[in-house]
Amino acid sequence: MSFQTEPPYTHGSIDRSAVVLVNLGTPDAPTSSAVRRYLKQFLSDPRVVEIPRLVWWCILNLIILPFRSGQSAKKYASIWTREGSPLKVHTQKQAKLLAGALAERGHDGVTVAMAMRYGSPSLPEVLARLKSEGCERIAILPAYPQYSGTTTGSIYDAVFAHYATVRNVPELRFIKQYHEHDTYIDALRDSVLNHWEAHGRPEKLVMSFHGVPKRTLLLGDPYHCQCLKTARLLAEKLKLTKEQYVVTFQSRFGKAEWLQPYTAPTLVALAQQGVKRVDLLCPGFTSDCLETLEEIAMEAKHDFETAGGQQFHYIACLNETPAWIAGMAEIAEQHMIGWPTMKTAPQREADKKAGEQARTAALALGAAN
Ligand SMILES: C=CC1=C(C)c2cc3[nH]c(cc4nc(cc5[nH]c(cc1n2)c(C)c5CCC(=O)O)C(CCC(=O)O)=C4C)c(C)c3C=C
Ligand SMILES: [Fe+2]
Ligand SMILES: [Fe+2]
Repeated sequence: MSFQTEPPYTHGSIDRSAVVLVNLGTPDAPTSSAVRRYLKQFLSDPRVVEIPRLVWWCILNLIILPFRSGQSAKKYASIWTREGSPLKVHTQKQAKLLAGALAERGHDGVTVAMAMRYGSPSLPEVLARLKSEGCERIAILPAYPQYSGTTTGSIYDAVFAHYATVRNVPELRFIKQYHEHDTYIDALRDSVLNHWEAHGRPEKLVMSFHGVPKRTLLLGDPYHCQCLKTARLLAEKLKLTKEQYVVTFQSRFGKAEWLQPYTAPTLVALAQQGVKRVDLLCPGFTSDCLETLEEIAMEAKHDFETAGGQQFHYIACLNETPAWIAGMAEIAEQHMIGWPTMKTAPQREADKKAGEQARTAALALGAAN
C-alpha cells in the first residue's frame, strides 16, 4: 500500500478549515450515455442496492442499464435547464451562498466546496483540492437531513476510502443528520406558509420523502423514523391536525417492498375520496431535482388530476431560500466548534507573525545542519 505524495511539511503554515456540501450527484448531460455512466456508478454502490454482487451485476448490466438509461434520459431532458441539472445548479448556488453566510457570521478562512457522491465534481477530487489549498479541518455536510445508510452512510464510505490513501489526514467532522434541527424545520415551515399566503390552503398537505427498501428499516436504518419526526415537527409548527397532513414515500425502485404508503397511489386515493386540492412538499430533498420536478411536479400531479383531483400544488424545495442558507450556516457552525475560524484582526496578524517566525527558525535550523 502506498500513499499519495504529500507536499513538503512547512512549519507555521496557516491552516484553513472547509465545509463540503455533498449531494447525491446527477448525470453530466440528459443523454442516454451520460445517464448510463451515472446510473452504473450509483447503482453499483453496495450501500444502495444490497443484493449479492454477482447476481446484481448481471441484473444491472443486462437489464437495468440498457433499458433505464434511455427512459431516465428523457425524464432528465424534461427538467434540464440552461445552467445544467437542477440538482447540481442548486447545490453549487447553495455552497456559494453558504460561504457568504459563514463570512457574515464572522468566520474567516473557511472554504465552502460542493461535491457529489456520484458523478462530478467527485468527492476524491474535491477533497484532494482542499488539501492542496491547505485545508487541515474538513466538515462534511451531506445534503440529506435524514440519515440513511444508502445516502449519508455512502458519503462516509467515500470519504474514508479517499483518506485511506492519504498520509497526513485532516481533522474530520461529519454532520450525520439534521432532521429535527430548528433551523431546518423553520425553513420548511416558512416555505409552506409563504405558499399558503400566496395561494390559500389545501385540504391536505402531503409530505413526500424519497423511499428506501422496507428491509433497511427492519435491519436498523433510522431513516424512516427520522422522516416521521421531521413530518411531525413541521406539522406542529404549522399547527396541523393529524387529518390535515399525510406522510408518503416516493421513487420506489424494483419489485421489493419499500417504505409505505407510496406517494402516487396515496394521491390517487385522495382524489377518489373527493379531495379537491392537495399541496405537496418533499422535505427530505434540500434541492429540487429529477425526483421532485419530474416525478412529483409532473407525474404525480398528472396522477392526482387524472383520478379526479382539481388542484395540485407543488411546494418547491428549500433550494437557495435565505432561511435555509442561514440554517445550513448554523448547522455547519455548530459542528466547527473549537476550530479557529472566528479570529479578530489582531489575532490574524499575530498568527501571521508567528508563522513567519517559525518559517525563519526552520530555515535557520536547516542552514545550521
Ligand atoms: C436503487 C435504489 C435507490 C435507493 C435506495 C435510493 C435512495 C435515495 N435516493 C435519494 C435521493 C435521490 N435519488 C435520486 C435519483 C435516483 N434514485 C435512484 C435509486 C435509489 N435511490 C435512481 C435509480 C435515481 C436516478 C433517476 C432514475 O433513473 O430514476 C435523486 C435525483 C438525482 C438527480 O439527478 O436529480 C435524488 C436527490 C435519497 C434521499 C435516498 C434515500 C433516503
Ligand atoms: Fe434515489
Ligand atoms: Fe424517480
